[in-house]
Amino acid sequence: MLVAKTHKSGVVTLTLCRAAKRNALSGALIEALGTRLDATRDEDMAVLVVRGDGDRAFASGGDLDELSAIRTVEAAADMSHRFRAVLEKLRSFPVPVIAALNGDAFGGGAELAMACDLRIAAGHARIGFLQGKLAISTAWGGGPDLFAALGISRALRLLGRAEILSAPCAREWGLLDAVADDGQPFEAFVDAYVAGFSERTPDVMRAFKALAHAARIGAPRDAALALETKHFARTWADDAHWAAVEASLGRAGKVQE
Ligand SMILES: CC[C@H](C(=O)O)C(=O)SCCNC(=O)CCNC(=O)[C@H](O)C(C)(C)COP(=O)(O)OP(=O)(O)OC[C@H]1O[C@@H](n2cnc3c(N)ncnc32)[C@H](O)[C@@H]1OP(=O)(O)O
Repeated sequence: MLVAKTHKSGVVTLTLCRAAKRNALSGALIEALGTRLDATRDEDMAVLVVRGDGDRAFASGGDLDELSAIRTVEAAADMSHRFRAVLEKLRSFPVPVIAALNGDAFGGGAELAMACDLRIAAGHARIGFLQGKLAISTAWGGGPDLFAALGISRALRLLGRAEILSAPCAREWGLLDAVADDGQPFEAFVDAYVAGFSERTPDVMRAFKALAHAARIGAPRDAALALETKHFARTWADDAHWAAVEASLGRAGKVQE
């Protein structure tokens, strides 16, 4: 249901495996994601990648069959809290999380993508907050994420019109950071994009993610500055910094010769 792969490059990939159901987010799948995030958060990695299995959908949202059993306000609120708690684990995961949209991200699947820090996509992927079509609003934190990402007007347009954006359009709007070229194998596209991050040390990526999370939650500036100094001082004193300086000076030495 959920497959985790640790790559030598310091990248961990989690794959949602319910392709036959377009990776619909059942309670069991969401729970498996939460358990895996808890188990993985202290591992040495530069970035975490989340993707869907197959080439049709990243995640087609909550599992409509399963969710149809939820009928009361209280039960709906409970589900909202339980599922959102797992997406909060992505939002607060200690290193940057990249959503690799292998296909459509609809409804809760779009909310899952927004809970990640960056989003990249296959050229055929689409993203749509379809909740309004089902006469419901967003449930798992994706609404506030969308308003923060796009601003009031565009977010309200996507939600109110239940508009589906193509990958190129989503990139133009700033919802996606990169889109695979026509004919480019998706795995090669993801590997090339992630490689730029995996050259950094896990500590440096934890520092950058701490600042990103502080920004996402609107932390007061003095708290963010204190966080920055705490992480900077730790990375500055780390051996990795001095090894990099020596390598750089060594290169500079060659340049001076
Ligand atoms: C709290 C609610 C939650 C939220 O708002 O946070 C939500 O996400 S509500 C759900 C919002 N999502 C949708 O409305 C998308 C529904 N699915 C589709 O539009 C299509 O399935 C699509 C475009 C993702 C893929 O279309 P395609 O033609 O490639 O496949 P099929 O439609 O034939 O689907 C194949 C198979 O998967 C089952 N399926 C797909 N999505 C879901 C889903 N969200 N929940 C449960 N099952 C889903 C579909 O029923 C088919 O099953 P089969 O047994 O083969 O008939």
